[in-house]
Amino acid sequence: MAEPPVLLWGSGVEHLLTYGALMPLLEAALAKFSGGDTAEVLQPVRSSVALKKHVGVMGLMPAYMENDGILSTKVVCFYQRKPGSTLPGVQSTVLLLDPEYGNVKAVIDGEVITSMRTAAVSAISAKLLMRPDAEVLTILGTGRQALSHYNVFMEIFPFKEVRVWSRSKDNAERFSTSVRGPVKVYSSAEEAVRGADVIITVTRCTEPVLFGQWVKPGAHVAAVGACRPDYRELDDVLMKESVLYVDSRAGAMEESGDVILSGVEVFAEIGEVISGKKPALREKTTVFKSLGMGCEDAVSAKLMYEQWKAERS
Ligand SMILES: NC(=O)C1=CN([C@@H]2O[C@H](COP(=O)(O)OP(=O)(O)OC[C@H]3O[C@@H](n4cnc5c(N)ncnc54)[C@H](O)[C@@H]3O)[C@@H](O)[C@H]2O)C=CC1
Ligand SMILES: O=C(O)C1=NCCCC1
Repeated sequence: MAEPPVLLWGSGVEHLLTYGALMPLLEAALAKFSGGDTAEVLQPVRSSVALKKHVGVMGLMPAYMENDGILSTKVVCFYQRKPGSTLPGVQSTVLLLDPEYGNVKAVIDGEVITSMRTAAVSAISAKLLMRPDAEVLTILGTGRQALSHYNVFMEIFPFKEVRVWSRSKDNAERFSTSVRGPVKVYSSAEEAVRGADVIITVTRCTEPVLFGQWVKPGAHVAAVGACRPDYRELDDVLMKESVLYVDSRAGAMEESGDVILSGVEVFAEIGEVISGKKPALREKTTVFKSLGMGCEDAVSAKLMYEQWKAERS
């Protein structure tokens, strides 16, 4: 019988991941995914089960990286809104398995992995696609992803100004006092966005919150919410005036309302830019539509598990 899996859960595991260690692994995983060699990454599009009664979705996200010896799957439930609940709107668990025998090595709280790997992938998109002289960062939304995005963007880029908008100004004020650096709180999304060089959308909205008319030509948008075929965060004007990058073409065509309903063609996967197969058109207005991928969870889970083992030896 295999050893029982370890349980890596809660705030005690946060220190096991750092952006410095995670980002190169994610860059490599994105390039491998887009390279199309299934021995590098074998990953179907997320399979989704609608939880209609609860206005939510359960997604299953397996990935096998044969050459790296990583096998994992994430179960993630995400909800449009849960009035009165103090639980997060996105809850997930990652199982890390031994590909040789199929036993589970670790059961990992997906909160830290999902927050950090999503933000890190957005930061990779910005590193490749924003203008080198970018000064102003705007974040629309002030939840968990907003915080992880703030943290990694502040860690690696020298923005001179950070702006934040939320539907509730109180939430935006709370966000601004919870982070270390200065943040300008806006009560209008339009005012927060006008003149910004990089815009991150991390909301649970189902209708557009970001409009092309507001966006400065040449800006970079990392669009993280609206991960259902009928949800929107961005309007058609923005989608049509931008060059569109995605994490996965197949995922975008199946899951992204912004891509499907605008009818815009994907220019490249971000992994194709990393490997040099497609150009980074920094001078254009660019949108990176993120949906999240199993291979991102896989490399994060392996890193977390190895850090945990190293601490014990
Ligand atoms: N692309 C990816 O890999 C991932 C995407 N997500 C998505 O990112 C989004 C944010 O996730 P979390 O930060 O964990 O959620 P959260 O619940 O912690 O924060 C959501 C934010 O959206 C705001 N919001 C909710 N409804 C809105 C509306 N109608 N208009 C404007 N703002 C609204 C809330 O006030 C809050 O600031 C969600 O849509 C989630 O499904 C989450 C994880 C990974
Ligand atoms: O973990 C991910 O990947 C998610 N993608 C879409 C929305 C919720 C979580």
